[in-house]
Amino acid sequence: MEAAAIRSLISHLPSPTSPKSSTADHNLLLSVKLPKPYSKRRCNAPVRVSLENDGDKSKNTYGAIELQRLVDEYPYEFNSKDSPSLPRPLTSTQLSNLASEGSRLRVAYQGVRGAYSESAAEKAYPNCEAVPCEQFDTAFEAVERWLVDRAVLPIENSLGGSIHRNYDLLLRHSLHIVGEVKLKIRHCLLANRGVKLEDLKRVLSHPQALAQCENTLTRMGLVREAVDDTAGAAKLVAFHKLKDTGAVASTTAARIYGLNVLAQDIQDDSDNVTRFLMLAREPIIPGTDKPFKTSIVFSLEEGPGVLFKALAVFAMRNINLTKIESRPLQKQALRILDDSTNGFPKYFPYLFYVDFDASMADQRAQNALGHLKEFATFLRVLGSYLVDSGMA
Ligand SMILES: O=C(O)C(=O)C[C@]1(C(=O)O)C=C[C@@H](O)C=C1
Repeated sequence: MEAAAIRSLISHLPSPTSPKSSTADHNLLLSVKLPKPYSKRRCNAPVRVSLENDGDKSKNTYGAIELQRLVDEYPYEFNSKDSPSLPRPLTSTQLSNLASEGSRLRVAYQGVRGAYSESAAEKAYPNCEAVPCEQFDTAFEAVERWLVDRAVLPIENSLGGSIHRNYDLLLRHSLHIVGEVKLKIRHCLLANRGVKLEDLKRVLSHPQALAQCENTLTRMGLVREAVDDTAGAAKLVAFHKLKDTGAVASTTAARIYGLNVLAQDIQDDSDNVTRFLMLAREPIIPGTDKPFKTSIVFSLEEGPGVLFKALAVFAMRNINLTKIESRPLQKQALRILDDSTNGFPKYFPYLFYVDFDASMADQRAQNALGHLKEFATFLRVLGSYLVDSGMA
């Protein structure tokens, strides 16, 4: 299927972002390992970068690095292989070649070194340069501003369910889903050397990780406290040499931060899998030769049986749905949906995120979406990508 044909189905396809066209420009904080020329000339990698130069040169030896200036000075390095003026969609073949040829793609993930998301990024793009970001939003922005090439972010877990924040961010940003990667999550209870299980009163971790170990932690009588990511929890426990506090994280985090593993496989079910999305500025051109999946988001007018009718467009074409998620439409998103918001009810309008087992190159998928578009108040294709049927 031609790219033009795919685009015609994507009614709200945002225009490609170029490095010079960035708009919002505050507080993008991320840790970036700068490419070689910068690390040699300017500072030791990894560094912490603030786009907002508050003028306080004393903050580090080099002052706050203005990333935008670097982008302007060295567009080639920041733009990777894609031409900024002529962005071309990546094909699925190109994507797998990039990985197998070992190109050093820069891939943003949320968390610090040792987070599960870092492992997911490395699984998705072997030999990539994994770039830690403080928040999910930062990872989205880093791709949009051409600071990195891709982002790999968690979207759902087999025990804890959906990661709602990332569903909301998918709509607010204009990135495309170009792949998925599933990772088996095996949590450990970590503590400083010499600390025993009976010494612990509380445990720190990412809220998803705490939820995945709910029963075990209750049995252990530990008070739970949420932090940004699992590895961040391990780092905190190690850095402050806490004696009464442990962390739920991976064995990798234990190794990096020098913690002991007090208990292994503490998740409530051994089948604990997190699905991550691979995000890029450009969509891939889907094929039909391999199993593809498509993710869409849409909204409907209120009325009896409207959702039933929407789901029927897939059922009548024998298309299998693999996921459905409904999220309340937030006011901020209304701006993104602009002129298509007339049909929205005043309170509790919902967005429906649906994944289905078909490529956008498949005639059945095109017909189903054509049909859905006839009565949906808003419809966007988030991406068509290869199904990850393997497990790490
Ligand atoms: O905190 C981490 O290590 C993460 O990578 C985040 C995260 C998540 O957001 O779900 C990823 C996988 C696990 O499900 C637990 C936490």
